[in-house]
Amino acid sequence: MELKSNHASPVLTDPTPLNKSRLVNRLPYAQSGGSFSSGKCVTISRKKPGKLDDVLPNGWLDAMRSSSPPRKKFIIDCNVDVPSDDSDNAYCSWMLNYPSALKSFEQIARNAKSKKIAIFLDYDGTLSPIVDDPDRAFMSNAMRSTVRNVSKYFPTAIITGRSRDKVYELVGLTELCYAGSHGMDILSPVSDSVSDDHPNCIKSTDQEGKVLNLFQPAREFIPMIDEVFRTLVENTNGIKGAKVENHKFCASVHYRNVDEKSWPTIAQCVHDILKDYPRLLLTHGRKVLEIRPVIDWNKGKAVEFLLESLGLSESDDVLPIYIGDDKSDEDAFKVLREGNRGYGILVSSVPKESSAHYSLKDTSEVKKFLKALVGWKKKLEVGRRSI
Ligand SMILES: O=P(O)(O)OC[C@H]1O[C@H](O[C@H]2O[C@H](CO)[C@@H](O)[C@H](O)[C@H]2O)[C@H](O)[C@@H](O)[C@@H]1O
Repeated sequence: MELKSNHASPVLTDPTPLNKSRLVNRLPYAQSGGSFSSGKCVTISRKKPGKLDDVLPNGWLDAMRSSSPPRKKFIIDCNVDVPSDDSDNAYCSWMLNYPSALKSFEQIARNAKSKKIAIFLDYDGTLSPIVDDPDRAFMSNAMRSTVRNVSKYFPTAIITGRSRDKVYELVGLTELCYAGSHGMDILSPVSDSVSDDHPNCIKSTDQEGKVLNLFQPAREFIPMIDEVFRTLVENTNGIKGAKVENHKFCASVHYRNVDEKSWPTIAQCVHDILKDYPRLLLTHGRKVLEIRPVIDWNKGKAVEFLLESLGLSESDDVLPIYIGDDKSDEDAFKVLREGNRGYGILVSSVPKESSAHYSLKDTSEVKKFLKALVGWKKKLEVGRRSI
C-alpha cells in the first residue's frame, strides 16, 4: 500500500484493484463481500446483527473492554500523602513519568518564557467530562470562559473526533480554529504558508463571514462514510443502547450504554462493514469504535497543518501545547515529542502508556492549568510594559 504523506494528497491509493465482486455490490462505495457467478449480478444480503459467523480479529473485544476505564476519585496527592491502595500506588509511580502539568507549571513557564505558545485542545474528556450520552457532553460556562481567555493570549485550536459543526455547536467560540473528524476537516486562517492551489484546501467563510481555508483531505470519502453510517444505523438498530454518529469523514459506534453481553454483536457489525470497505479502518476510542478512511492523516498531522496555517511552523520560538485524553490524541503527542517541539499533556486519572510529557487528572485540572497559563501571560505582559 502506498502512502502519500504530503499535504497535497494524503489519500492512500486504492489497496485492491477493481474486481468483479465490486461490480455486483449493491452498495455503490462498498467492495467485495458478495458472491459472483459469471456474468450474473447477485444481490448481497446484509447480515443480521448477532450472527457471529466470522471470527473477530484478536484483541477487538479486549480493546473494547479496556477502553475508557472508570474515572478514579482522588483522595490522595502523590506528592504529599502516602498512597492508600494498590491503584493509588500505581498512579503515583506512573506520575513519575508523567508529572502533573500543574505541579510542573513553573518549569513549563520557564521554558515558554521567550516563546510563542500555541494551544491545541481535544474536546471530549478534556474540555467536557465523559458522560453516557454523547449529545449531552456539554462544557461548563466556566470552562468556556477560560478557553475564551486563553484564545485572547495564545492562538488556540480545538482538534476533535467529532464533526467540526458539532464541536462548534458545543464550544460556541468564534475566536478559535476548529478541526473536526480527527483533523480531517480543518477551518483555519488564510495564510501565505499554505499554498493557494492546494487540492484539498478551498476558501470558505466562517459564521461571521471571515474568509478562511477549509482543508478536507478525505473529501472523496464523504459518500462512503454516509453509506457506512446508514448501514451501521440499520444493523445496530436492535442493539439496546448502541448509538451511531456520522462525523462526515468518519463514523462512530458507541457501546458505552450497551450491555457487555452484546459487545461481540456490536463488534461483529463493525467488522462486517469493514470487510466490505477496504479503504476504511477501525480505531478504538473511549467505549466507541470509530471507522475512518485509510489516509495518512491524524490529529498529529492536523497540529502540523494548523501551525503552518498560523504561520508558526518555521520558527524555533514556538511552543505548542496539546491537551487530550484519548488514543487519537497520541498522534499529536508523538509529533510534539518526536520533533522536540512542545508539550503533550495527557488527561487521565488512571495510568496509561502515552507519548505525552505531562498529565492532568481531569477536566477541572485542565481548567486550572489553562487559567494558570493566562495568569502567567498577563503578569509577563504587565512586567514587560513596566520595563
Ligand atoms: O476527540 P474527542 O473530542 O475526544 O472526541 C472523541 C469522541 O468523543 C465523543 O465520545 C466520547 O465522549 C462521549 C461523551 O462524553 C462518551 O459518551 C463516549 O463514550 C466517548 O467515546 C464523541 O461522541 C465521539 O464521536 C468522538 O469520536
